[in-house]
Amino acid sequence: METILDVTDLRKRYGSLAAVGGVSFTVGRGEIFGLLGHNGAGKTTVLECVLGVRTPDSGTIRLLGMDPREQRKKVFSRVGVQFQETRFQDKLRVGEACELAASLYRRPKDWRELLRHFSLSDKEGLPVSALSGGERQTLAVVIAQVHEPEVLFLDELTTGLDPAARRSVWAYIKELKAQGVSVILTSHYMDEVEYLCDRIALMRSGTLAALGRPEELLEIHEKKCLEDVFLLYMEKEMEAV
Ligand SMILES: Nc1ncnc2c1ncn2[C@@H]1O[C@H](COP(=O)(O)OP(=O)(O)OP(=O)(O)O)[C@@H](O)[C@H]1O
Repeated sequence: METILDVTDLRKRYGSLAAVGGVSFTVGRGEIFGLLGHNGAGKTTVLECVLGVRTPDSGTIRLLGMDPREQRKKVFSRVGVQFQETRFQDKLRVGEACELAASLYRRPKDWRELLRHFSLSDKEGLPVSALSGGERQTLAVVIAQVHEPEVLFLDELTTGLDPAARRSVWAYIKELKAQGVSVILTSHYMDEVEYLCDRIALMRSGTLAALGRPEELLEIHEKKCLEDVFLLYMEKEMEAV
């Protein structure tokens, strides 16, 4: 499998806090990779470094064969990003926000089709400020992939979504995978992770506590659900699989 992301010994401190203390992993093309961990474990910091929007103290990152800090424009033309609490200009209408995002790219997807897929068509004329939290979150997912990215970063993508909306996003992510898109996501919902992810990295206080396929981790620890594995690792010392 072609490697599309290679992170080696990534380190980042905020003052005296080692937010990321030597993290290494790879992601393959068409893989759904979950970056998990407790609140404050360092997941967002890793993603920000991977995307070149935060400068690591040390370590190497190759995303689609590029250094994301040196080739940010090229990287962003090929990856899609939905960050936690994506901010929109509130007065912008939903359709305008999509049009604006699409106008940045040469061959954007049909965003109206995407809005339909996520049941947002009837909101096209509304200002973004009128959307509910979950609808705004879904709009961020739409906008993240309007340019048909090869790699999609989704940070807590389904937080705030109702069960039907979550299922719809899950189905869409599986479709993207079938098309060869790689997805790197963070989530606190272990059912979601178990359903979606081919492999997961479990972060604990800035380091990787485990790396492997969900079923592999379940088997090794003789657990029935990933939430039990998660809780086990949050209590244990580092243990690579
Ligand atoms: N700009 C910053 N300045 C100082 N400390 C920061 C900064 N950004 C993050 N941190 C700290 O670094 C640690 C890791 O934060 P990060 O946001 O990467 O965690 P996370 O795993 O994404 O957490 P969550 O699941 O709660 O979103 C936390 O202790 C956080 O308080």
